Amino acid sequence: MTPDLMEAGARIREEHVRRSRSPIEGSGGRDASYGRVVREGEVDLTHGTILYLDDITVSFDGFRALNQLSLNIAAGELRCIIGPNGAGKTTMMDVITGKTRPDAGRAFFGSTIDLLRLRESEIATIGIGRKFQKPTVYEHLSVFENLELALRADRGVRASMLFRLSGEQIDRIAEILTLIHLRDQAQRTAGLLSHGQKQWLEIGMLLMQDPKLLLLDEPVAGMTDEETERTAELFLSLEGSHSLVVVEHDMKFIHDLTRDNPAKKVTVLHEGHVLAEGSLAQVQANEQVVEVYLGR
Ligand SMILES: Nc1ncnc2c1ncn2[C@@H]1O[C@H](COP(=O)(O)OP(=O)(O)OP(=O)(O)O)[C@@H](O)[C@H]1O
Repeated sequence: MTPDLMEAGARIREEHVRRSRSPIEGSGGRDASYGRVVREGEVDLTHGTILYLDDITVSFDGFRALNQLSLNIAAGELRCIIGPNGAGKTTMMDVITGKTRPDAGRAFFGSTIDLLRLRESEIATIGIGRKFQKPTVYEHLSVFENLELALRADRGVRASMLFRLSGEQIDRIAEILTLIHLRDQAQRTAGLLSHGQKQWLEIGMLLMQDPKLLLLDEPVAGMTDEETERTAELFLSLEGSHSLVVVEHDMKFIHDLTRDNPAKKVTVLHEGHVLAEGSLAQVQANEQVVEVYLGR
């Protein structure tokens, strides 16, 4: 990586941070396509909603893992989801990504894309990126190569072999390296990174695909306090230009993610449905939430 590239990455990041700090208009971020004319193949955000789950029920042998779950995520929103073990958080992500088919309900990406009509492999290509709890990076490749590979992921074998990075793509990798705090580690073998750095690298690989919606399952589990704080900064810098659904048990992290806007919504899941939704202060003061989750 040349110093020019590094500078370009730093410039792009400044622009990213500047844009993400600009006030959110209406229910969608300024960069979240709200109010724009929708082109073919683009997710339709004209109603300001990126994810709409309505009355979703999932049963496993008669047990309702999701029980008439309804959830709306606005374009550009960062939504934290908390709840006790077994509340249905992972099952909800599985429904959104097509891994699990609900028995009943509706699920839309934007206003027009019916997620229940798409296969899991199709959903992976329409702008929904999912990060599982355990990092899955290519340990023997460098950080840069991991990001490069993420660019090739949606190409066929032959196209992938002929693939050469364009200047624009190199700039994009530089931008992501800066965002995920790995600019100085670009040539390092991924296997040598700390657990937190591997998590960031995997998030960077997702970002290479430029997803509109990011689903993040316990992203700071196992991270140091400093890594956790940096992860909160990273997510806050993505808010507005991306929509994020963050499932987490770490309440300090939830606090960090909502500190910039005390009205930011937090959703509490319990027994497969929404037990409470509101600002962090509101859900923390909710007696039922304290009883089933926070007070334990
Ligand atoms: N494939 C399955 N077969 C049977 N039961 C399942 C299956 N998947 C999930 N469940 C059950 O559904 C309920 C919800 O599970 P889920 O993993 O979605 O909860 P969660 O909120 O993600 O929990 P955690 O915080 O522990 O990850 C649990 O009681 C779980 O045992």
